Amino acid sequence: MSDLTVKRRVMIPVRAGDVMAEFISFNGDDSGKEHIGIFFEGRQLKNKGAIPLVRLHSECLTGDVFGSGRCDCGEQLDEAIDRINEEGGYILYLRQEGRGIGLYAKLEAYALQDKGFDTYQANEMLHLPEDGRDFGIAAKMLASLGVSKVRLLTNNPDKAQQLIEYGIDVVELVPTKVHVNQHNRQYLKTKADRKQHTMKFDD
Ligand SMILES: Nc1nc2c(ncn2[C@@H]2O[C@H](COP(=O)(O)OP(=O)(O)OP(=O)(O)O)[C@@H](O)[C@H]2O)c(=O)[nH]1
Ligand SMILES: [Zn+2]
Repeated sequence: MSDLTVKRRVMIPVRAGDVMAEFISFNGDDSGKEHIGIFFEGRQLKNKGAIPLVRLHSECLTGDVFGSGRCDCGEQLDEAIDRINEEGGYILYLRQEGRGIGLYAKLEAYALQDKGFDTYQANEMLHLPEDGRDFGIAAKMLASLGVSKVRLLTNNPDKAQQLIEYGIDVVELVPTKVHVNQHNRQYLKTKADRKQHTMKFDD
């Protein structure tokens, strides 16, 4: 995959006009996925040399759009908008639905989870990777935006490790909150147990 360049920057008032966000498209990604960068100016980034707060957000139609309780994606996206709008930085909205397996396959995985398999086992039973995400595209998006140092908003160590391997300086890991409910508790615990996500639960 060759390097990316910024194609277009467009201001969009989001949250019913309360938040100004700059949506950024790119040239040069031959996957056709249409990943999007979203820049929030933030009050603090206006101060000299602040390092942007960055969230790599993998698309989740059920969570982001419909507020699904099976995961925490919608709440994490809201949290990211709140914090990055305050501090300044970027959400990279990556079209990696279902950790890269796609929406239909995620629904198949949910059906298996309803029979008792965990989120990673379900993917394996579908002969799909437990987590097929490559964050190289995020590093390229950052490079095209002139961002070489980030404060990364995540509990997922793999995101930071991959960004570092792709040449981005991750100067700080900023944890996201744990948005737990009765439906997603097992999903979140599985991430902590199987993938070393840094999360603290009440119990
Ligand atoms: N295959 C599969 N994907 C899921 C499931 N639940 C959520 N997802 C997907 O997981 C992705 C969400 O991951 P992220 O929000 O990037 O979070 P993360 O990798 O857990 O790491 P954080 O940065 O700590 O939030 C989205 O693409 C969801 O569609 C599931 O049960 N199976
Ligand atoms: Zn989700």
